Amino acid sequence: MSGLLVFGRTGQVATELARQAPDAVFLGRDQADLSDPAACAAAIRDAAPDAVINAAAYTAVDRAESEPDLARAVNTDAPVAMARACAELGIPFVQISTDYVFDGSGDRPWVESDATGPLGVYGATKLAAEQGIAAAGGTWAVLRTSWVFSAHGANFVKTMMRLGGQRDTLNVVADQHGGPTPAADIAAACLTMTAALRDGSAKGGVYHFAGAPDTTWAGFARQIMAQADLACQVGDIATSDYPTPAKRPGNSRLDCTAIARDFGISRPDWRAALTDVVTELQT
Ligand SMILES: NC(=O)C1=CN([C@@H]2O[C@H](COP(=O)(O)OP(=O)(O)OC[C@H]3O[C@@H](n4cnc5c(N)ncnc54)[C@H](OP(=O)(O)O)[C@@H]3O)[C@@H](O)[C@H]2O)C=CC1
Ligand SMILES: Cc1cn([C@H]2C[C@H](O)[C@@H](COP(=O)(O)OP(=O)(O)O[C@H]3O[C@@H](C)C(=O)[C@@H](O)[C@H]3O)O2)c(=O)[nH]c1=O
Ligand SMILES: [Mg+2]
Repeated sequence: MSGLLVFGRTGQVATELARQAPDAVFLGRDQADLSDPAACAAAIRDAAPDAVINAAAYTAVDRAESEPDLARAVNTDAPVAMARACAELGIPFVQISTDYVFDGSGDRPWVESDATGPLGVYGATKLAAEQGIAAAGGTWAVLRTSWVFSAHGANFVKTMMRLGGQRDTLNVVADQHGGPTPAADIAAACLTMTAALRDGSAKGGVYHFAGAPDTTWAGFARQIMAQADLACQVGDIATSDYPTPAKRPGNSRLDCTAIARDFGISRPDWRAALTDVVTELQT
């Protein structure tokens, strides 16, 4: 896709966007630091693109608890500044958000109109971005996704493969439920949504998108060990047995009906994508 500007270059989704949209312009931290929102808006005006995707974020969930100001600048103020600059230029803006905007209650998959209630700083800063983008007055879409994995960057698959190679057993939380999502499919979804906003065939809004089937972190870990051919036994533990600075939602299931209806995008099977990621990591 030409005329596309992407914030982020080295992250999981940015790397997959670069594979799928090699003609786009990618701004890394050295070209646009999201801790400087005004610089991000200026970068959009300078590049004069015909669409913008933000694939950069402060994603260290636990560290955000002790760095709330930086997390808010990067995750809220910068994307809102981007959305306002896009609104002024009359071009679409696509942002990626998270299951961590929800409080994790119940066991029903969340729909887009459900009440939010973030449990930590990361989720709160991502939610505030959604609200500021919607208020910016332009053409926009927010893709809420969950449990992103790929062969690049830091993610749960790489952590499990590293620990699984070092240990005979590993305890993993089995009471947090959600859908692992391949970064490659998120990149593809962002490009489809950007094109639809650009040609006017969709009007945008908030959309849920996650891999299927829903599982738990322990279930995900067992599938990783099996596919990577690691003998490490995964034991089920409760969230209370794995204390962390940030609280995480017990129910992260995302209902993905709306994105299928409005964009023809269906949930990818994360187990098949995991095969490709494990292969890429092992070769
Ligand atoms: N990872 C996950 O499990 C999930 C992610 N998301 C969302 O998806 C999107 C993409 O996430 P993902 O690809 O996993 O992210 P990664 O953590 O893989 O990458 C984050 C990217 O943001 C960049 N970045 C961080 N801080 C700054 C800064 N101050 N200035 C400029 N760039 C910065 C990083 O650059 P550098 O390499 O220089 O640090 C990196 O390129 C984000 O919006 C995230 O919130 C949603 C649900 C789950
Ligand atoms: C390493 C490890 C983690 N865990 C637990 C902690 C946590 O509940 C779960 C996953 O650990 P992580 O640190 O990968 O989780 P986390 O960084 O919170 O992952 C989240 O990142 C942000 C950016 C998102 O937007 C979310 O969708 C989600 O992907 O597994 C264990 O139970 N045992 C272990 O050995
Ligand atoms: Mg993490």
